[in-house]
Amino acid sequence: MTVSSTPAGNAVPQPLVVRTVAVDDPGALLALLPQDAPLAWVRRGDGLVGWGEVLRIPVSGPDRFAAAEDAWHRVLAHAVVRDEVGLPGTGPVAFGSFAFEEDSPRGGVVVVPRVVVGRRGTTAWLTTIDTGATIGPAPSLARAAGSRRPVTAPGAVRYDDGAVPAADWRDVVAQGVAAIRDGEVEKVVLARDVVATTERPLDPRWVLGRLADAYPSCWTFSVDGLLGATPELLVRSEKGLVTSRVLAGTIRRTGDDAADLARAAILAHSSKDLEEHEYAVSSVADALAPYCSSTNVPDVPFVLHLPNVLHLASDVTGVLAAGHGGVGIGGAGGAAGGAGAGTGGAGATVPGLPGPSSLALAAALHPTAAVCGTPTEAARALIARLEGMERGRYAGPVGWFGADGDGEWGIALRSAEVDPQDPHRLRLFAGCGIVAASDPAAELAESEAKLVPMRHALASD
Ligand SMILES: C=C(O[C@@H]1C=C(C(=O)O)C=C[C@H]1O)C(=O)O
Repeated sequence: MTVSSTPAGNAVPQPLVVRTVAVDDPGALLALLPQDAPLAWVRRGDGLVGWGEVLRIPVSGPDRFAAAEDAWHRVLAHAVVRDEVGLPGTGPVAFGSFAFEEDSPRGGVVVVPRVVVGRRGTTAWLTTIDTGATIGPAPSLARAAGSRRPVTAPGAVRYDDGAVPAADWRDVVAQGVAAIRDGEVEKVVLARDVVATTERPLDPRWVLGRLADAYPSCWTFSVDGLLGATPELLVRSEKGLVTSRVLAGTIRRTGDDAADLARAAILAHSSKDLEEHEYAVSSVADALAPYCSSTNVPDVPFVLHLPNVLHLASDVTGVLAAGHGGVGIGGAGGAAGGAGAGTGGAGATVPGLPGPSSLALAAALHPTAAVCGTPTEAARALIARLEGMERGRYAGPVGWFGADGDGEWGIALRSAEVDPQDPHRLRLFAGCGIVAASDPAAELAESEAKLVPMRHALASD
């Protein structure tokens, strides 16, 4: 298998040849994946899975989103595409994952898979992506998938403290509360990690299958060793319509449905949680506004019920301002023109090209107050000072985009990063929004509740 790696900014070695055909129902998408480097973005059975790397684009630094986008544009400018289905997620597709922090050593990556299988309602498709060849006969799913080794359980799992032991993390939260009371920030999101060591080398498919089964309303993802099921959609951009699911304000579930309903009512009226939520919604609405001709921000949040927690949730929508017509930036035969042009990162649009891509919107939105705080820069500085942990790709954008720039990017929550050097070792992450009224012990309990999905996914029972 040829794996091309191109640092952003360099010329792309060979043109991609992309072919999408409709296929019969392929069954569960996640069941098609190989153990090695699976790519996934799946919710309620719909979405995309991919495998094989035809191209890997590593990026880093403050311009990591723009660099990824530019490189993707350059790839598309030379791509030869035959797409017989024409839906979001057909034709050329790239998966991506980006670090939370600008200066993180984990930077970011865009991976173009060799094979993508997608489903949207009753339509399913297969895309094959290759280099240097001409368009051949229609690909078949049986040939593209080949044979698969059975999924293996991780066996016994040991959990150890991460960068900051749980007991000390209460002090971190207390310092966050003190900083808020001192007027340094209004809200800050503080996170912690836990290290899991598995008896057998991790088979990511085990984790993905269990996450998707237990958390069907979340987006189950896998990109470059980052696995999870996030309930929070940073942005979906499709044919000019932009959607973001904002979460902030959380209460743990008890396991008793009647008690949980009462707790949902408490959450919906909790001034502490409503305040936390308001910061997150405003940060998303404010970041989307410059790109949209209209936005819709619900007056009151709804309560999202997950098996482990209840969240205050708001679906913010917007219509992209003129210029976005769903026109391909790559398209068949390399219609893009202007290699290296593009949205140039957050905010900038290029006349004559469609409006901002989903990744440019993700870049503009990141980091929202749901994972950073308010005001953003002060909260960022406070996180760097107090948290004592490298977030890596946790709480960064993870998702996919296509040739027209449309795509979906979640916030990488309820997630774990597999150690690239050791497939027995993972870092699990969880964080909590802290406001003036936060109680450190309650926040620690909340962070434990947010670790439940990954702990569940790693269990072998
Ligand atoms: C930071 C996390 O979750 C975020 C924080 C929330 C909160 O503090 O109420 C709720 C949902 C997410 O926006 C996490 O899961 O790690």
